[in-house]
Amino acid sequence: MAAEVYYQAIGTLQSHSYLNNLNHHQKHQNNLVTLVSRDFISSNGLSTRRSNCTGQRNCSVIRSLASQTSVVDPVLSPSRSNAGDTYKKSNEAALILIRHGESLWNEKNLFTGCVDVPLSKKGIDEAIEAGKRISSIPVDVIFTSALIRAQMTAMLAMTQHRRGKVPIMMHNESEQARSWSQVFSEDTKKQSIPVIASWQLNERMYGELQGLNKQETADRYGKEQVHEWRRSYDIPPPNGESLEMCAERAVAYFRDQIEPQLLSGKNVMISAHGNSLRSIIMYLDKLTSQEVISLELSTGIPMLYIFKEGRFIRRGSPIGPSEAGVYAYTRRLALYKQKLDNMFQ
Ligand SMILES: O=C(O)[C@H](O)COP(=O)(O)O
Repeated sequence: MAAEVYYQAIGTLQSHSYLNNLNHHQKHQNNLVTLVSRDFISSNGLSTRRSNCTGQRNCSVIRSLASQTSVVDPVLSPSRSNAGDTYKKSNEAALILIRHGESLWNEKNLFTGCVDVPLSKKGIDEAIEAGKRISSIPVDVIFTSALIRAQMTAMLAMTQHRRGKVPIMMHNESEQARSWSQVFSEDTKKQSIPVIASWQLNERMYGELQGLNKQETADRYGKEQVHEWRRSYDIPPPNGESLEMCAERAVAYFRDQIEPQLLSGKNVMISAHGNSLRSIIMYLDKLTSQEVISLELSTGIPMLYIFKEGRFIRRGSPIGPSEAGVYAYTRRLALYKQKLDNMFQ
């Protein structure tokens, strides 16, 4: 089996085993620099089909809410000194992906899938740590799955964000939910970040494995069979979803609902699951069905992509919670962080 490629904090990104596993293209993408020149961005990354929002209510609501929350943001308003590089003029956007922190069933080594279990104490700590790592990266809109472990991770991570905006779960499931959850202050809206929960980002449904212990299952069905169910692209667990089936909903949602936000310059965070994110990363990194077998995501480790001119460039994950850590910054992200530094000096 091909050596496993792990997406983890930059601290391990540079570990010998990790870089050995990346092909030349991915290594190049993972060059960790404090500032990345525009030509670096334009000469890397992957072309992806531009997708138009399907015009669904959710999409228009997302677009209007996301635009409201970042219409006038003191951190982001163009500054006289570097008008040429102001945040608002760039058509670059940050995309943060976070697999939820450890759940209580991860802790018990049980297959979870779409069973809605909360984070463990360790998972709560992981979510907070993830928040520290992304605390200086702009977030204008958050997407989570409909499952509590992903939503807890997003909310806990945002408690660490230096901008101090308040993430608000959007309720669009009915006319009443929408009208009863309205915010009537424009200022308050500008200090909020819409959080959209969608079942399409849920973990793959693990069928008859849900609730079973992973080790006992391997003992019963054989290690190879369980690995095939867990990591292959098109082989589903008994009465469950294959990764391919999960991708059909998760990647479709990403292209229809999330890419339009990135195209409009909104910075997005997605808090989801090991497999729904594997399917999205497969799309972003253009992995083959063979390469995706060895793709593993750690719980609670944020990954950063830069979206620019319709292309996604993986920037690894910010290392460590401290400002001294090396961030895979672009010029625009460095400017945003500088403005936060100035705001809170
Ligand atoms: O659903 C689960 O059990 C976990 O979230 C992911 O499980 P996996 O690592 O077996 O895909």
